[in-house]
Amino acid sequence: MDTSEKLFEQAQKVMPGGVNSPVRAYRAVGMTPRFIQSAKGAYITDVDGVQYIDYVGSWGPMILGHANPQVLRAVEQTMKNGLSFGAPTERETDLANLVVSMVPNIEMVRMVNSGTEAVMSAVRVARGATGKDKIIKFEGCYHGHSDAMLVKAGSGALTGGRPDSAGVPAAVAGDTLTATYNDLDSVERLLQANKGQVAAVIVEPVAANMGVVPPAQGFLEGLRALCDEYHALLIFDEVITGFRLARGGAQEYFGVKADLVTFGKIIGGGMPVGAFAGSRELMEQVAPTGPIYQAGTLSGNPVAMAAGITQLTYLNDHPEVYTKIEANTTWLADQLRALEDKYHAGTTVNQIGSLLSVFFTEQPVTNFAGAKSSDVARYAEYFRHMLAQKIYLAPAQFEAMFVGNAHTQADLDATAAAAEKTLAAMANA
Ligand SMILES: Cc1ncc(COP(=O)(O)O)c(C=O)c1O
Ligand SMILES: N[C@H](C=O)CCC(=O)O
Repeated sequence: MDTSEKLFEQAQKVMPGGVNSPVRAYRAVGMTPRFIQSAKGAYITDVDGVQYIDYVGSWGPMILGHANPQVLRAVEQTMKNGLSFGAPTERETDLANLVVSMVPNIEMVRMVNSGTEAVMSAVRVARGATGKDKIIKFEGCYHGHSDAMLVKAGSGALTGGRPDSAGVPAAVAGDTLTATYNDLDSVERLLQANKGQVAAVIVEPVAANMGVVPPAQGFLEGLRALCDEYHALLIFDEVITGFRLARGGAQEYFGVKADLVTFGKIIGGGMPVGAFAGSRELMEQVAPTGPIYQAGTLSGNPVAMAAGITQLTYLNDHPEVYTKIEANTTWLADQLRALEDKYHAGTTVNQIGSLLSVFFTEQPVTNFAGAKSSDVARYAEYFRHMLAQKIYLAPAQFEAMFVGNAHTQADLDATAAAAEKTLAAMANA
């Protein structure tokens, strides 16, 4: 038994599945999760001292790499003054100002503690502001684990085979309608059949929780037009894409305006932060200025704000980060596609910006059905081979690979070499 195995055995006695978030349990890849000791830059080191090139990046926040010295310094300095006050601090305004200055079409921001909370609150704002109850989401998109969003959900819910969770009242789930990603007709049919009842359409502008599925040309623009026509709000869930695709997220990258935007991950620099944002008109309907209640004891935590401000300031001042990480990810995707041409292991590679997925299916993956056609057992095999070669990938087919600013060309070369060894072996098996 290695140390991770010993720790996992103990963890399972006191935590469901031994983890605090299901996808970490490695069930989909039939292994024991690596317990992590430390991380620095592009590398993560487990409790047995094995160092991996990390493409999970804490599921997205570590866009500048782990233990970024500037972020750590900001955290250290801030925490000396106390960890939490439950009262306003200047840093909350600083981070809100930064977010408003970076992201198009938003005027006000409310900080929360996670992406789940951000989405749950944005959905409430949409319902409160429109006076309508129904929400349209897309099959295979994941928006955190609030009741209304655990309907045909992606990520761990999909991997675990439970896209519709137990414990969600039928009455709640009944107000969540599901459409097909990249299929505007499926959205229009729902809007037509539920005329006057749909508060919002919520979308991951790049679906990244059924693996990475970029929006087809015109899809996001079409959603905007449909929302305008049927008087529904458009919510971009930018928990993954926010500050990753571009400084202004998907709205900037695709040039499409959303009414409400949700953030998580990068906005906290690795600390637990989420946020939802929109126009002054919508956001002033949130308590205490408006009737839509939303609150949080630890929301706007000073240490978390300091980490977020530092990370976002760096990204804002260094737009070249985006050019570099997109170019690096495109390079890696090209390598992986060339390996498919050479070895015919049966993969399809999707990539956009610094997000990438290798699907073990030969059909194009443009929606949930395409993603589901993947052979998850083959993904698990790929994952195990890659891990053995010290490449740390998401332990499930229906997740993204995150490339960050700390990855060097040498890291990418090593990753492509490991993939070649793996795919060659799998093709010949
Ligand atoms: C697009 C999207 N929305 C919402 C969430 C929920 O965020 P959190 O896990 O911080 O609650 C996630 C990730 O988990 C996500 O990828
Ligand atoms: N896909 C999720 C986030 O984007 C994975 C993180 C988690 O649920 O633990």
